[in-house]
Amino acid sequence: MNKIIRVVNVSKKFKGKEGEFIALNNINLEIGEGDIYGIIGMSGAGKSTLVRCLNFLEVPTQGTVYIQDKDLRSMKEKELLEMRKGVSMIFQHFNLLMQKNVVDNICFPLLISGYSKKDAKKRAYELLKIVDLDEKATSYPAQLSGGQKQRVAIARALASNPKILLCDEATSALDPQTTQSILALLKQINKEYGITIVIITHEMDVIQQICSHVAILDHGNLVETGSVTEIFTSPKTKEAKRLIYNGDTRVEEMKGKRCIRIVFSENSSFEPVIANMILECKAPVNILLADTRDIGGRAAGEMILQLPQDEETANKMIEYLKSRKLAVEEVKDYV
Ligand SMILES: Nc1ncnc2c1ncn2[C@@H]1O[C@H](COP(=O)(O)OP(=O)(O)OP(=O)(O)O)[C@@H](O)[C@H]1O
Repeated sequence: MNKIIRVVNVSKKFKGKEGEFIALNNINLEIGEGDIYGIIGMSGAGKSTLVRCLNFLEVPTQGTVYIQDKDLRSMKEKELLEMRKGVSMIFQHFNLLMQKNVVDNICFPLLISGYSKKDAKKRAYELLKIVDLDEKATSYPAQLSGGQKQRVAIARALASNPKILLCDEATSALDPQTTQSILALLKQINKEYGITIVIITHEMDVIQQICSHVAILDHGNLVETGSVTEIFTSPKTKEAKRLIYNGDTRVEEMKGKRCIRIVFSENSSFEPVIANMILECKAPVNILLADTRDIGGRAAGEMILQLPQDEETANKMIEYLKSRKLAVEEVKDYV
């Protein structure tokens, strides 16, 4: 897969009262075109700094970033501005213009980039349809809910037809239900328009729900990267374990003898099911065999899992999988 973003040896130091502070320490990261890539870490880990380095809003102290193989370090200010049209951002607090109504908020970047008033309005209404908010076109931000404000911000971010959408804690100010609807919208945008999405969050749930890949940041260091399934089923570092198993970082040796075969039929993708089960049960499993195929967006195939030794947890996992309408069958003498 083409790598649309490559972060190479990026460090960022800030000068403070108490001397130099290293916010990012030699980060190397590659993001594939069309991915939904999550960057997760505790508060202060350096997530916002990293996402701002991706489009050089924050210029790294060392290293560089390539967007579609173009080195941002070598770009002049004008080229950086042009590049940023292809790399939109949305934020936790939406950053809307409060004195302008919804449609004018979306027209704003279009007018700046040279659209006529008539064309900008036409495009703004198209974008409002995409985010399912056309009936609020003449409302002002103060009259909207948090979720609706984020939809306006997403429409505005899409105005420049970006290749990449950076989301900095975009759902952190929203309630769980609204979070779901915004994540569904981001997934739809990724699928329909092929936009690569980078999601910065401190919530593992968000990663599990929509990301294909994840990077874990801790105190400015990138401690682990991989596919969401890899990281959830076999986190290697204590930082990853802390995020997944809710603080329990003990290294668990898989001693359980119980194995199950699950057959996927109705789920749209198997990754969220396994990741969600691990999040819910706060315990690891071993994937002993996975043979899955994606048929028209639906995963079909089988998987054999070794369950944890603790009987209660193992039963909880089986119940969870059954509640997801998966066929679950115990397999004897597999390990
Ligand atoms: N402009 C700056 N000057 C000095 N220090 C900064 C600056 N920006 C960020 N930092 C420091 O860098 C560290 C990382 O900050 P950053 O905002 O990237 O973390 P974060 O992971 O996004 O945290 P949060 O989830 O709390 O927003 C923090 O300790 C912060 O205080």
